Amino acid sequence: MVLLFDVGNTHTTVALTRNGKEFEKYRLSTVRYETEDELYAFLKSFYKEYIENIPIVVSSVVPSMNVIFEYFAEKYGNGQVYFVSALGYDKIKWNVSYPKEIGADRVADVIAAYKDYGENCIVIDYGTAITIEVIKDGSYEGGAILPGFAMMINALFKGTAKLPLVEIKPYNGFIGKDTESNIQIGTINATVGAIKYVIENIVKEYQTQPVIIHTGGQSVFVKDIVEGIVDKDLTLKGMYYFYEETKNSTR
Ligand SMILES: Nc1ncnc2c1ncn2[C@@H]1O[C@H](COP(=O)(O)OP(=O)(O)O)[C@@H](O)[C@H]1O
Ligand SMILES: CC(C)(COP(=O)(O)O)[C@@H](O)C(=O)NCCC(=O)O
Ligand SMILES: [K+]
Repeated sequence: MVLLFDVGNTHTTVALTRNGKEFEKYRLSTVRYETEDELYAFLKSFYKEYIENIPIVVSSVVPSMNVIFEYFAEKYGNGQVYFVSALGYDKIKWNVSYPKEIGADRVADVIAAYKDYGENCIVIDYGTAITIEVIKDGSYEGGAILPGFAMMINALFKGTAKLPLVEIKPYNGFIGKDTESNIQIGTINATVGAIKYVIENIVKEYQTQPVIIHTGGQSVFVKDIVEGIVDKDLTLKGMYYFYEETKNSTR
């Protein structure tokens, strides 16, 4: 058994797994816990089964949270904590300027895409930010970062006097007749258009048609309007693959 913690800027997804395929998942707001004891209390309210004295794997893009998991591993785990990073995984070529700076969630997405979908994939992860990963001939070639849907809606709300916060929902059309639909077109529909534009130009670099995979909490809003596979557990699977690879090599 292993406990996975996917720490994003909005949510922390915690998952208990024994095989890296089935996950007992719960979603916590990342700002809701500040200590290992608070985190443990949350987990004990969710999980009925024994979660103590097992290794933990952390994919964190919020560095200030990382120390919590060190303490958690010491006090409640078996002392082993694996932090996902590109430098810790040498089965993939990280063909970018600074592999160290790639977000851990992106590293996990790339590992899982490569292992589960092959050498030519494009991954889109819809979260606080939207990330695009390019895997070509088994090498990670880099990608792109866009503002997430909620961030776009929030930016219009915070940056103006009159625009409201609207529901994250693509509008069924491209000419809005009221403020809400105008905002939805300009944030959700337009962002999907931007992603399609970027992917269209990335695909030109490939000799073979890449597999397109969508993941992340907000992939739920686009699954009916983009082609490709939706794999909500991609990041968690990548974290488990990272753990499997690392536990055999270092410790
Ligand atoms: N069960 C859920 N409860 C609340 N929000 C959810 C749920 N499932 C998906 N979401 C969406 O997921 C978003 C967070 O996506 P996520 O990929 O976890 O972000 P990040 O990794 O950047 O923290 C939320 O803002 C919400 O729109
Ligand atoms: C782009 C991200 C903020 C996405 O994080 P999330 O939306 O999951 O909170 C994260 O992957 C990150 O902090 N990356 C570091 C910079 C980089 O990947 O180049
Ligand atoms: K993410």
